[in-house]
Amino acid sequence: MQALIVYESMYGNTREIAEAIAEGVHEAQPDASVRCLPVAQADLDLTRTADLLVVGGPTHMHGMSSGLSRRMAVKAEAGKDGHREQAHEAATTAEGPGLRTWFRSLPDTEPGTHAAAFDTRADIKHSGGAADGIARRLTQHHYDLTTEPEGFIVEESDGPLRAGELERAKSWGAQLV
Ligand SMILES: Cc1cc2nc3c(=O)[nH]c(=O)nc-3n(C[C@H](O)[C@H](O)[C@H](O)COP(=O)(O)O)c2cc1C
Repeated sequence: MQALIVYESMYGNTREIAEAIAEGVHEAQPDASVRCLPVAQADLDLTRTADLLVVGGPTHMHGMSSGLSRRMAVKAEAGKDGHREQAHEAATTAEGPGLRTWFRSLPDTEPGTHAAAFDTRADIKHSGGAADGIARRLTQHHYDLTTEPEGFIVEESDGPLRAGELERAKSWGAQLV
């Protein structure tokens, strides 16, 4: 079994969730090959061999990130005291493709390939979520969603993740296989 987890992350929170999901998949299925990659490194050829594709990103403006929201995310972090790492990750992510671009070149899959979508989002009224848009795109490429899209909560826009979310992500990953 080959599992591929692809994520987009400006400040590192979605990356941490993706890594926890990968850990959960690995623990549930120790003989599986599990790869967890940022979208810029998620070569589309790797998707062809995956039996399970899990895709996640940050919620921006109620949905998936866009070129504009990614630039806003970089700007919001630049120059904040003590946030050098987040600012660096945001700038690096913004240089590469976002999930919207990546999905445009994703090949359709063979019927029966499993997939799941997740996002990170704030605990605010009308937060929206990127996971629904991700799930829709997976379905358009003929992936079979094994579970409902899931959101994981950040306390502030640039994190940290809410206590317990990494453990929840690990369990969510484990039930995908
Ligand atoms: C430009 C921008 C727009 C955002 N819009 C929303 C939003 O509509 N709803 C929400 O819940 N969170 C919103 N957020 C907060 C993000 O969801 C949060 O930054 C993200 O989950 C952090 O993940 P990351 O560290 O992987 O980038 C926004 C953040 C940015 C930078």
